[in-house]
Amino acid sequence: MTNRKIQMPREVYIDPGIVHDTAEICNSLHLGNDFLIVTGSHTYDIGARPVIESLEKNNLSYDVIKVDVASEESISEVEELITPETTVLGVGGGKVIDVAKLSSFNQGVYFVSMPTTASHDGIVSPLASIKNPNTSISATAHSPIAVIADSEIIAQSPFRLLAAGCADLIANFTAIKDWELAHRLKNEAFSESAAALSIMSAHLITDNIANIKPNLEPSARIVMKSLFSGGMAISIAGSSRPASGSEHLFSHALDKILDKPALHGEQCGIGTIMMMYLHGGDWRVIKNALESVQAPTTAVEVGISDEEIIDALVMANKIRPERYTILGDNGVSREAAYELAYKTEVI
Ligand SMILES: NC(=O)C1=CN([C@@H]2O[C@H](COP(=O)(O)OP(=O)(O)OC[C@H]3O[C@@H](n4cnc5c(N)ncnc54)[C@H](OP(=O)(O)O)[C@@H]3O)[C@@H](O)[C@H]2O)C=CC1
Ligand SMILES: O=C(CO)COP(=O)(O)O
Ligand SMILES: [Zn+2]
Repeated sequence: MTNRKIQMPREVYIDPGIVHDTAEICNSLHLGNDFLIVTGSHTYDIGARPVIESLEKNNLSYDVIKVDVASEESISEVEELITPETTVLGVGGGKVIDVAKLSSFNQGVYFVSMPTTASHDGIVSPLASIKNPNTSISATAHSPIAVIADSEIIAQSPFRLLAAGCADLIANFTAIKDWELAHRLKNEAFSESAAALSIMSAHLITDNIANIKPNLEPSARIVMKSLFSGGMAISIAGSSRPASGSEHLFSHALDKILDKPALHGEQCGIGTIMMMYLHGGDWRVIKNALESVQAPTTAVEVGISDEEIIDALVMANKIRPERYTILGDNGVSREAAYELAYKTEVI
């Protein structure tokens, strides 16, 4: 654990149409009159427009910036628009929320998380993952002062994104196994409550799989609530340990290898199948759960070659050497990586 302070959002809304109440919510939190909307090119119309309407109706002033990538350059561009009076509204997917979170943290101003989809568990957490040449793993920033999740917008988002969010939560099963292992072998600090919350969040998905369907508001609500509790587990731990183990190391390795990676949650889900096999657990249960939410379970489904899968498996233990996992200090050999991916039907 890197941080003993537990950060939580002050208010969390997961409701259909709640985006239209953005100004009222911000006023009730005394967030002032000056807003910066950070959004993306697809999410501008879907998410930012209703936010703008709400701010205009209430005579609140705003600026808008669109970001295409979660990079240090994007962070700098956003920071240039922030004054001490600004509240940053991050309206979009994971990269937009990360850029809004980190730029507001760097400038010491409030941040409101407004997801337009439910694709990963950074929506509520204090961590941000920004791509730079050396690392793409998360760093501590700050929790949103509020989360305003419009479950109707999320329900209408491409189902592939929701399935990726489910897969990012299913990854908690191996992340916790890795954390327990590091606790036993390396005496790493372990939080029972964070681990329990993380596993419960993954179970909220696997226990409700039959109810997670495209274009349904109650389905979006289940995924969003699970991401919320998964994010709380991260807040309690003060690090991504409860949600990121060997399966995430595999995904981070793919991010480095591939010009066009698949979605974060998709890569983590495929990694979870293989890491569960290494842990000696029932990898077929993971595979079946992913298939049930229509998340990919094979390399071919996400356009990744067999070689790239093996390269990522071999590279994974070097991504974050301080985070001990089932990959051990030395990782897997090329031959073992091939066997692992083959036996688990990933390649
Ligand atoms: N902070 C943390 O702890 C974590 C951070 N992450 C990070 O989050 C990112 C992954 O997030 P993810 O959401 O998967 O990817 P992106 O943010 O890249 O979003 C994927 C695509 O979905 C689009 N989109 C979002 N909402 C909608 C919608 N309602 N309708 C149509 N399209 C939509 C986005 O549009 P647009 O082009 O407008 O952005 C984008 O093109 C990575 O950068 C990853 O590192 C992942 C896990 C945890
Ligand atoms: O994706 C995450 C949790 O789901 C964050 O994990 P990392 O710390 O590995 O970036
Ligand atoms: Zn993740």
